[in-house]
Amino acid sequence: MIPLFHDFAGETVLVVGGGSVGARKARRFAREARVVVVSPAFDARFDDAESWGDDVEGEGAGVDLVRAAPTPDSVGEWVRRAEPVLVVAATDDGELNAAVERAAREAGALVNRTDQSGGREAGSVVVPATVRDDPVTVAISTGGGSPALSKHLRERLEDELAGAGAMATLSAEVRADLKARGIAPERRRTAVRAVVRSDTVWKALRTGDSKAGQEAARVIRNELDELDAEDVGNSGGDPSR
Ligand SMILES: C[C@@]1(CC(=O)O)c2cc3[nH]c(cc4nc(cc5[nH]c(cc(n2)[C@H]1CCC(=O)O)[C@@](C)(CC(=O)O)[C@@H]5CCC(=O)O)C(CC(=O)O)=C4CCC(=O)O)c(CCC(=O)O)c3CC(=O)O
Ligand SMILES: NC(=O)C1=CN([C@@H]2O[C@H](COP(=O)(O)OP(=O)(O)OC[C@H]3O[C@@H](n4cnc5c(N)ncnc54)[C@H](O)[C@@H]3O)[C@@H](O)[C@H]2O)C=CC1
Repeated sequence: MIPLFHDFAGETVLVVGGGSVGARKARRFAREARVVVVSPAFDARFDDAESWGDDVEGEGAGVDLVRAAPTPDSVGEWVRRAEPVLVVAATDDGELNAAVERAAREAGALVNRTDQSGGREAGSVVVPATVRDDPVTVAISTGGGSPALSKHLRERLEDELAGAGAMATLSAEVRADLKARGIAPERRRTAVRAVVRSDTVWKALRTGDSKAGQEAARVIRNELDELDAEDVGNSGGDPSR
């Protein structure tokens, strides 16, 4: 399986089955997508569904809970009506989940079977464990075989990635600034690499120190000065560069 990051803004995700698993998947996609959950009963985890996605920049499009019990014969109609980009089969009925999968495929939608490992059917996707420090996202999958391991690795990576979101924002600014100053691409690359590798910048970002920007500027000056010194040494060249 090959990981991709998909933008669900403006898209619909249909979740069939309102149990604990349906709730977990619905909540995840509600960050961006409009989520429709169809189920004869809803787990208590749906109690605060109205607020899902509210804490996200740009906000999710909301969750519609539809109380109904589609059958293998009627589920195709539900899929056609919702026009989803992704269908999640999350009921406790394997036959119904299989029918959901067929209907999704016929409608040209992606399908996530929550009751199967592997996901080797055409158009099937697995939902990875995710570490998020916006705008940085890390997704972990075991190819479907060991979700408990995905979860464990996610927990371990959470500490490791502390500050990565702030580093992404800062280094993007640094990059844009160097571009605006007309610094040549290979010099820019060296400077940006030095910033993302700098222990002092990471430390400042992790402790919320407002000096991270100044520290990054210092790293860049050092790096560009070193490049200039090398250029001068190599060519006896133009010290004004
Ligand atoms: C194939 C996949 C399809 C999909 O759902 O997309 C799938 C399938 C199944 N999961 C099962 C069980 C469990 N799933 C979890 C947890 C998570 N499961 C997630 C994803 C995936 N689960 C996809 C593969 C991902 C990969 O490639 O690694 C995570 C990562 C993402 C998410 O769901 O949000 C989320 C952790 C989120 C986090 O915390 O970060 C736990 C752990 C726990 O609960 O503590 C258990 C119990 C322990 C165990 O069984 O391992 C069962 C058996 C059900 C049964 O026995 O009845 C099946 C079906 C089967 O195996 O046949
Ligand atoms: N992928 C994953 O991460 C995990 C998957 N599972 C698997 O996922 C499935 C669901 O697990 P849970 O949510 O814990 O089960 P659950 O029993 O809590 O939920 C099942 C839901 O399906 C609904 N349902 C029943 N008939 C329906 C119909 N005709 N149409 C629509 N919805 C219907 C029920 O009302 C219930 O809300 C199980 O098959 C389980 O083996 C379990 C744990 C983790």
